[in-house]
Amino acid sequence: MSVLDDIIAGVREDLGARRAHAPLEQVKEQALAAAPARDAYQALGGHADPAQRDTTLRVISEVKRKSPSKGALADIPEPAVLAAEYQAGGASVISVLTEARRFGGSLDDLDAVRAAVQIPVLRKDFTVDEYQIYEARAHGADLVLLIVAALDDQTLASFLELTHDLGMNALVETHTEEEIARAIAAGAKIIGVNVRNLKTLDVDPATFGKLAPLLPADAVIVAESGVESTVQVADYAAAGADAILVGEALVKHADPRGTVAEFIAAGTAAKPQR
Ligand SMILES: O=P(O)(O)OC[C@@H](O)[C@@H](O)c1c[nH]c2ccccc12
Repeated sequence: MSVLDDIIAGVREDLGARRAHAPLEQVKEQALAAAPARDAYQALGGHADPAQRDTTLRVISEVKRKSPSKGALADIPEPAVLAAEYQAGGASVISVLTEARRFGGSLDDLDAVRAAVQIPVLRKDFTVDEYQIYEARAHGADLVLLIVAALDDQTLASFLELTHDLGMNALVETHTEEEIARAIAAGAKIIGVNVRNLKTLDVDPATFGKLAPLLPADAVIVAESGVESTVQVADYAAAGADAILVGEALVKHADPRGTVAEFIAAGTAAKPQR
């Protein structure tokens, strides 16, 4: 069993427990009653006319306590405080891991962050059931994560449609040329390239530069994982990233606010000018 399969098995088990507590119909009602979702595509600089885009590098800052590859990263007793720091540093979106077993996250973290910031919030989980998409909306998320490697074409397209019907956006995560083609065919507008190999969990930032040219001009392109310094941020920006998704480097830094601001400045300076 791959790491991804293993994580998803745990996610399904935890989901079963929540569903027994709150049936889908109830969560649907809560999702429809929630305050409208914020437009993350726009917040990340997306524009239907690519010529209208600016050249600011956006940062998606992640609340991440631990990971399968690195183990414990940071305690984060108050996710709301960290998220407010990210926002003050200029982050465009906050990503909140809600997977419990491997990443130490929860829907409580999502609630706390949602209440603390005005910018869009991404519910970062392994989405394998429509229940999780309604649940994300019910908890005020504006974006969900859809990992192409975990979904067949039909499921990916239907989850994307449901996400859009609920007024949200999806960050559609890819790792390979083939997954990028599938993301585009499904209608993804925010496409992430995760440079972490799902089988070995190794990070290879060079993957981004190889895959970025395959992405459409009207999509928002997100480089995910492996940002340790402004040098890497500049590399991703120069290679075509519109945004970067950063976890570890921010949660471990004593000054997350200043680090977000530094990453934005370094990335924006390196982005190709029009
Ligand atoms: O901590 P890093 O190396 O900055 O990585 C952040 C992010 O890319 C990573 O957390 C991530 C990318 N895709 C995921 C899917 C599930 C869980 C986590 C992830």
